[in-house]
Amino acid sequence: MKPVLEVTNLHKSYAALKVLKGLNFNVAEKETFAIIGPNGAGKTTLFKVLTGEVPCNVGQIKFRGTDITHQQAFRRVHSGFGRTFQVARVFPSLTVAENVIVAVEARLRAENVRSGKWYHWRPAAEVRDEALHLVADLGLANEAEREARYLSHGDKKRLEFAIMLGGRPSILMLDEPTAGMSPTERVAITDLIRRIKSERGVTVLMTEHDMDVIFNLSDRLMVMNYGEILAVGSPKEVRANKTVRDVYLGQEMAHA
Ligand SMILES: Nc1ncnc2c1ncn2[C@@H]1O[C@H](COP(=O)(O)OP(=O)(O)OP(=O)(O)O)[C@@H](O)[C@H]1O
Repeated sequence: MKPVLEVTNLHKSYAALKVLKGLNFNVAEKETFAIIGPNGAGKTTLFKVLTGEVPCNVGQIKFRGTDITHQQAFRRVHSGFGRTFQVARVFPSLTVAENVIVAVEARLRAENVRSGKWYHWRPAAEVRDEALHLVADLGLANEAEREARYLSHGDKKRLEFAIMLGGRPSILMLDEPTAGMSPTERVAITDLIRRIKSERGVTVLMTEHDMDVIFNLSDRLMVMNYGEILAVGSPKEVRANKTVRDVYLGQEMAHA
């Protein structure tokens, strides 16, 4: 089966600082692929290059066989990318339901299913139904009419997931989905990602610092250090990799 993502010779510099130094890797259909590494390794930069938020200097990114290296971020969303951020991005003064309605509307608009309805604030019933269904599915039914600014950290993350799913993505790009969460919230978000993946058959690409979350969810891991790839493999393979243990994971992996 063809890979979902094919990354070839990817370089990215900020002025004189070389942050990504010629990365080559593939992500397979329906796998959960985690990018790990110490602070400053270049994980977030790689994420931004893959999602189109910042351009690379050299290299190629293919998504389902199509070269998207120079494609703008919103076009990648329309072709199947879903994205969450380290700090959840939601519209704080809209309600939970409205946040998701906006996402569903945006998708439908992009699909040209509806035309010229965008400026009608009262959304069509089917849009609202789909949004409310997502809100309930993400465990936020009781919060549907609350302004997003009042949600807890964990619920904001759930809302961000609902917004993302409103775009019906085929690949989820999750940048540290459990950042800043309590252990209980981490377990809940880990379960949520697993459920979304199994119910929707999506591919997941994520960065994460929490080793429990990583070893729980990942099919394969890619370990980065100073903008290079140290190792790629199953959690078992990576755990057994001596270089990785020496350079990065030693203590953390022994307990994971
Ligand atoms: N916009 C920018 N301008 C200049 N340097 C940057 C910029 N963004 C990141 N860097 C630098 O690039 C390097 C890699 O940063 P990046 O955020 O990609 O690492 P990371 O692996 O995601 O780290 P963390 O785990 O701390 O999030 C760091 O040295 C950082 O200071």
